Amino acid sequence: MSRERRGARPPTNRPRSATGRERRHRHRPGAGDRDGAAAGGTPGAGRPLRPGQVIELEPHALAAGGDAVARYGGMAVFVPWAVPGDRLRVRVVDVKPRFARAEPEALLVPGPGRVDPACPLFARCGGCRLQHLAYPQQLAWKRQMVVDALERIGRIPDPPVGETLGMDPPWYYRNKAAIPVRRLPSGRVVMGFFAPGTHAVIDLEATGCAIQHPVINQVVAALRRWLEEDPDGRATSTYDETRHQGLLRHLVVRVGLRSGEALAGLVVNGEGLPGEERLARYLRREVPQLVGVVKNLHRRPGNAILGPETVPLDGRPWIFDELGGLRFRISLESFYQVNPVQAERLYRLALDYALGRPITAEAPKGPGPGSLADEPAGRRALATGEAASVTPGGAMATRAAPAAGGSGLPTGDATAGGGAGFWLVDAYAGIGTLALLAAARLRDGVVAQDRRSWRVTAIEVVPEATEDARTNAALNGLENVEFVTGAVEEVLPHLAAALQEAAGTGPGRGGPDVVLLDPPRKGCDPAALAACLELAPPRIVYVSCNPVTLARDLAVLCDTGSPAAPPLPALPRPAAAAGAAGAGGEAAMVEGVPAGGATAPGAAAGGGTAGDAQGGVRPRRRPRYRVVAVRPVDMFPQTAHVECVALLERDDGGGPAPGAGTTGPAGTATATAGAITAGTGAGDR
Ligand SMILES: C[S@@+](CC[C@H](N)C(=O)[O-])C[C@H]1O[C@@H](n2cnc3c(N)ncnc32)[C@H](O)[C@@H]1O
Repeated sequence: MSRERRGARPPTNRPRSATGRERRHRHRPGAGDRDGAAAGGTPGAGRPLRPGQVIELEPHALAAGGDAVARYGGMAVFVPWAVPGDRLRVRVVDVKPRFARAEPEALLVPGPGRVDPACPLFARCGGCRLQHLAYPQQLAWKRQMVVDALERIGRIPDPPVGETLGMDPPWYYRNKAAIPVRRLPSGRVVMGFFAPGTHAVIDLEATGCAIQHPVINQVVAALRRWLEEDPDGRATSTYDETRHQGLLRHLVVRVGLRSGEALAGLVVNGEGLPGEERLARYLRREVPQLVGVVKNLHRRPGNAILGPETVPLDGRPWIFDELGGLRFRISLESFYQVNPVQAERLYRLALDYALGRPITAEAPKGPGPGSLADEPAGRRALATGEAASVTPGGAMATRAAPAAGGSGLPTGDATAGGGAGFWLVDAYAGIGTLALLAAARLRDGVVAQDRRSWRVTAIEVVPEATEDARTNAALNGLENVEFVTGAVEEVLPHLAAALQEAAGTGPGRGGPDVVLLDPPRKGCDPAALAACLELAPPRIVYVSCNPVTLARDLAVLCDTGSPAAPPLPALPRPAAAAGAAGAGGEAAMVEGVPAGGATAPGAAAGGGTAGDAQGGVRPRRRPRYRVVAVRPVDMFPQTAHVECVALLERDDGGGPAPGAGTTGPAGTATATAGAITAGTGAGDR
């Protein structure tokens, strides 16, 4: 790079040769309106910054979000589009009591990790934040971001964080895009991503996007042609979010990496678009990978991309894709990891943590005695969608013969399964990817021979996703998986309460062996964490796309005393859980979610001490977990985001829950764990 760029543009790689004034300035820091970092000492020491001031900085690190950070006069100054080791001239744009923001004006000396961004739209488009940083440095920084969050927010000293698992090549990976569509007064159509910090759409132009699948770029180009050239297209208004007017809001495209199938969704602020069926056929002709085009009706203002109703226009309203050897049906509304190459590795890692490595030579094939396969009533119930609860042994109780508590939830009655069955709970399950991959491993004999049967319970709040998940279970011939539609913070506390009740009457507590948590960016609700502690599985595997909320939630589970950890609500009383289900009617039971779950006494209590006063039951002493391994996975190369998998084990090694007074699933998963140490794992990491 040779040009100096100004404002929000990233400084170019090649240093601009210093002018006479700059050279003088380097030897006279603080001269005039400028101050320098080059003359040694603390630049700007003792003098406050002010907006408009031009200074020289040398960032030493990247902050969360991808801005570089430098010190100036004891203050942190954040600079976008810079990398550590750069020397830059910047203009201060905002000064707060403890930090300031500055825009780069000129790159004087490039830092060691600086590279030319691949995309000409970089820094104008807000999609990528790190294209100017070499990929190995991106990976190192992402690991550091996780370490920092766990130490500072989670108060976990010296966290066992492995190297970031990178992607090769780290481009064209996104299998989904939601692209705003806007028409300029000239009639030209602009489709792209929002500029950083604004809702101004930066047109993808002819270049397309360097991180999204090429088929998405083709659909964008085809829709643009229609909107600019076809009479119905030209008559189609586009959405103006300030006035909440105009029809076409977004184009959403989803692509199956392995299958090659694509689905396009036209998000409409109204009932439909002019010539919409012709448009759908046109798009499919232009982009043969499209197996379907749908419209999504979204008439409300706001930032949510999708509205509540999706209507097929042409072809089918879902794609199929393959992941980890299984086949998945994916609708427009359902969550599916945006980087399937890395998702496969993420899931393998999560399941290595959860289940240990395959030991197929020793394990029985398929579910053992007492399992679902031996239980025609159970199988029937699953096949018909009839309410059923499955014991940890794999046996099922149908609605006609409800399990203890009658909640329609899994009971935890370990005696009914005819042996110690292995039970994995997948919370925040989406279309069932992790649950089904776990089920396939369990079916193929991952669990040691002393665990004669297995079961998986998947919990997900979006009904369309659960519907996809059920279809996916059938597609892959995986039967012992039950799907519960509901919020984890409602379902898990009731499951814990039902187990408490069962523990009071039966000889075994029979809780899950592993709980998988894979929440959205905001992390887990405190009620979900409280329920996890009550369920006290020997292992918790936490998959997270946000190190900040991961650290906060691990602080709760590991009881680190972090001020970031929220107080935990009390759990519902067992009888209340059962009562809520009983009063809730059949429909709720079919889904396995007690009606009014969250409003059951105690479930929504706010404070850590509120439990008993509100009628909830608090465990006498909650188990504590320790973080055994954390592995960052680069699901989002070129951006400032990182995914993580964390393995937590109970401090007491997985025996009965402390204070529960019952017999726990002793020794469970640890029998098969193999060596799992920080920073290492199975497979290709
Ligand atoms: C990060 S995704 C993970 C999905 C799945 N594990 C996967 O990898 O494909 C989080 C999922 O949690 C669901 N979700 C969000 N909030 C939830 C809640 N409170 N209870 C249950 N599911 C929730 C979302 O719909 C989404 O499917």
